[in-house]
Amino acid sequence: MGLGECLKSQVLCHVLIGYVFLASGLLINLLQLCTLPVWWLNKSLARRINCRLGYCISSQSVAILDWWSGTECTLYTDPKMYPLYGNENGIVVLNHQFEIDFMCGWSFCDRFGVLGSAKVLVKKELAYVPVIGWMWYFLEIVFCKRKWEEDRITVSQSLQKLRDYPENFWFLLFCEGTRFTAKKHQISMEVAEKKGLPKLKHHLLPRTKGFWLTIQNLRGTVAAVYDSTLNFRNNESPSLSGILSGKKYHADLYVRRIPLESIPEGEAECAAWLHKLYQEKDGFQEQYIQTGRYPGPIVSTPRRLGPLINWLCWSALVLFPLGAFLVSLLSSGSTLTILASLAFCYGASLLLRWMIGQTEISRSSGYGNKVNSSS
Ligand SMILES: CC/C=C\C/C=C\C/C=C\C/C=C\C/C=C\C/C=C\CCC(=O)SCCNC(=O)CCNC(=O)[C@H](O)C(C)(C)COP(=O)(O)OP(=O)(O)OC[C@H]1O[C@@H](n2cnc3c(N)ncnc32)[C@H](O)[C@@H]1OP(=O)(O)O
Ligand SMILES: CCCCCCCCCCCCCCCC(=O)OC[C@@H](O)COP(=O)(O)O
Repeated sequence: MGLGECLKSQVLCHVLIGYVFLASGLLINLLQLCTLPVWWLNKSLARRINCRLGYCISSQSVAILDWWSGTECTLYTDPKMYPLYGNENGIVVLNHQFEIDFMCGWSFCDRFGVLGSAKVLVKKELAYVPVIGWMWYFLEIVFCKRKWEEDRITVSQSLQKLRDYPENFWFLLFCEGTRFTAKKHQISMEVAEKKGLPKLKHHLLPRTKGFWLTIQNLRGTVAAVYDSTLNFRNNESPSLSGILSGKKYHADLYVRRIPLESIPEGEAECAAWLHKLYQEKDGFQEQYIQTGRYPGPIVSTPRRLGPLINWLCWSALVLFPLGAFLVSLLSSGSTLTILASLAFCYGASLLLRWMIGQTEISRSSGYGNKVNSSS
């Protein structure tokens, strides 16, 4: 093990990374709160400022992925489509099988200059996660309860608000609605059988209503659907803990650009279209497992320096006061202050542990563990 690898596996490094993320993230959340008056004066300016502030948070996780762990993200796509990526609004449809898929998604957003404005249809539970969940309020992320009766109104309203968004954005949709587990797969395939749909081997049966609603509300605003299929080399199961320990993974992403005009408007037709798309995605995934490649050429999208510089700047900003505080704490010698500080650190580490737990599939929700119906 080299010096770098040894350093990356040290708990102290993870504690410091966690501290930088929490301290800078909460500070940025506070700055986002301060932009509230700007919303009333100049909505477009407020949105642009929040894109930059959001970038300061999400690019930290990109820095950890791209620079700390050195994970490589390879893009398979049609080179003719490449110039469009980042220069138009897109709906990204991604498989939901890996604990760090959102980090890889963010990394690609950064490479195409849309990280600050990236959007997602996200479960409401994540809105309460400090730093990231709070940041999402100001970025106008669309929350859902995964209860169609409520979501059909609220999701629709949130999507409508994106129609005059001042920056190009990608709207990420995990149509499977939850992360892949053997049990959820088995149940969703029972649903597929009842609906007379072909079985999928590598995906859960997609939930079609959210996709239809998104297409309906963003038609005229979004140019295309980016059908994206992600996998990792060597059958790896990447985790955030692995990334923090400096483990390097190899992500491969296959992206097809599908013009929005080619997607049917009616609900039933749109649902059938999405089911067919997932059957194709299943084929791509099978091909990847058999051959280690997706169809189509590889297009070079190098990691960018922006996330690293941002991370180093925020680290310097919050680590210096920490150092100064520790020196004054130790020189003061007050047992009570030292104990209070230790208790505070313990609380912060529990919070961080809980946040990391949100990414773990072993702690995933019960959604999809039984058949539910919507009217
Ligand atoms: C060039 C590079 C390109 C790309 C780069 C890649 C990506 C970068 C892009 C952006 C990055 C941005 C941000 C990333 C950051 C962080 C994101 C992190 C994660 C958050 C993600 C989540 O939270 S996922 C969970 C939330 N999202 C969803 O659920 C979306 C999908 N769901 C839906 O659309 C649903 O329809 C719904 C939520 C709108 C409503 O759900 P509900 O359950 O109430 O209703 P449904 O209608 O879906 O359910 C009933 C129907 O489903 C059938 N059914 C019942 N049981 C099952 C079952 N077990 N499995 C499958 N289907 C089932 C039932 O029969 C009903 O059928 P109908 O025929 O009546 O529809
Ligand atoms: C910079 C490193 C510092 C470390 C701290 C990072 C903390 C990350 C905070 C949590 C971010 C939450 C994103 C989780 C994304 C996710 O994958 O959610 C799962 C949902 O789709 C589906 O949920 P489920 O039904 O439970 O499968």
